[in-house]
Amino acid sequence: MGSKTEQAYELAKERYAKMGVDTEEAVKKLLAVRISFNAWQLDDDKGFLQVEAGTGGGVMATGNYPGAAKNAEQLVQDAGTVFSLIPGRHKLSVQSKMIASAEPGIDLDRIEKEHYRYYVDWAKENGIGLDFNPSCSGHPMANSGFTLSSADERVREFWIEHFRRASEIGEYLGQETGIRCMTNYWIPDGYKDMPADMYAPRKRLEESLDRVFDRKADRVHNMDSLESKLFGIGVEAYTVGSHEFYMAYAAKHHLPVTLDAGHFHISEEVANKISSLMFLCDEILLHVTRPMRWDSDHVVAFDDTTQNIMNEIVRNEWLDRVHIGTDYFDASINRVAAGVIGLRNTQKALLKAFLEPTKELRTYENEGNYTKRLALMEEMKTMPFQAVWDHICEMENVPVGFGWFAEVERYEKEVQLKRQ
Ligand SMILES: C[C@H](O)[C@H](O)[C@@H](O)C(=O)CO
Ligand SMILES: [Mn+2]
Repeated sequence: MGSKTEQAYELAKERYAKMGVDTEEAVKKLLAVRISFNAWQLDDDKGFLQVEAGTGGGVMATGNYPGAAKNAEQLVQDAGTVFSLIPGRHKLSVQSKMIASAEPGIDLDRIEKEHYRYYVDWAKENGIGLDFNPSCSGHPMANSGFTLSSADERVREFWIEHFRRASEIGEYLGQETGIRCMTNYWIPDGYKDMPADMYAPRKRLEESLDRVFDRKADRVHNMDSLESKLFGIGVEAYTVGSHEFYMAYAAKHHLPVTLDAGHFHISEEVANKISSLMFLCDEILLHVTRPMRWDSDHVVAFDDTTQNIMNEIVRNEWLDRVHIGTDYFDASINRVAAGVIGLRNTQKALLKAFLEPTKELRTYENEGNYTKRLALMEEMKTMPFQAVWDHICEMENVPVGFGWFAEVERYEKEVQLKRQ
């Protein structure tokens, strides 16, 4: 007789089989998905540049829990711990300001591939993929609230140079690791109060992006993606890079857009946007996060919003076109624990989506039998999904259930709390 986990799994497997669901298939499918973990959960979105910090950017990690990563070595040590506590193989999404060989005076318009080699070596050693994004927040050249769409040519040129280099670095990360990189572009630009001209900044943004993307891109190793936002801190009235702006730009240039679950009006569901965007984009990137009342970037929960997103991807078999990344940063709790909680929840939602009898649900829907559709959807919610999840954790040699938390406590005591 196997372990208790295995016994529970065998029972669950039988129950799911009766509903027409093959749990073995679901397990295989889950383990094939690489989720991209946003490394800025580990350093409070500060980065390691040795240049003066700025105030611009419209995003902020709040809280002062001890133990944040202060350099690239600490960052990968923390990321490695997060990955050791979740099943599967994943990706780490690194920002340009997390420059690994931080030298005084090297600013974002001077970054080189070599500055990120440390991450490449670590990723290769650990079978991890890397994603990338240029960083605008917290930089003095973003203090005016504008970057690529600034009216000041000097500011624009600085960011164009940075974004061009970021795209090249993305290609380098993808080429070196052998796992295609997604390079995500988000800019904070906008006005606190009602502008008199909404068009001019968008025109400048278009021109700047054209300059960023005018070189021949290597789309085998890197794919650039554009992230919109409704508003940010200090940018309440108008954001230059709105959803419509990037949808139009992405369609024209055959680029993916990034859907951040916190970047829309709170009543809008990202899950509901995916199928429409599929008519426009070959691929999209997701920033899975938990917006509490606004773009608060709370740790991903195992909630309906996340579940709906995963259901939508799985039901349509879009895992090769929809790339799943997280985007949250909470500095009020242990940062490694935050990584584990958010990633495990993302995976749990994905697994639950794989355990759905989608074909039956769609048959009932097409027959107009909405009663049976609702009845089955609700029934599936309390199926023994956790037994399948525990089975995966045991199979993958990662702690089953809450067992992972003791590991984080040990790590906090032995590593994080000893940091200066
Ligand atoms: C650091 C990222 O670029 C940032 O979180 C962005 O993705 C975002 O969502 C800003 O609100
Ligand atoms: Mn985001």
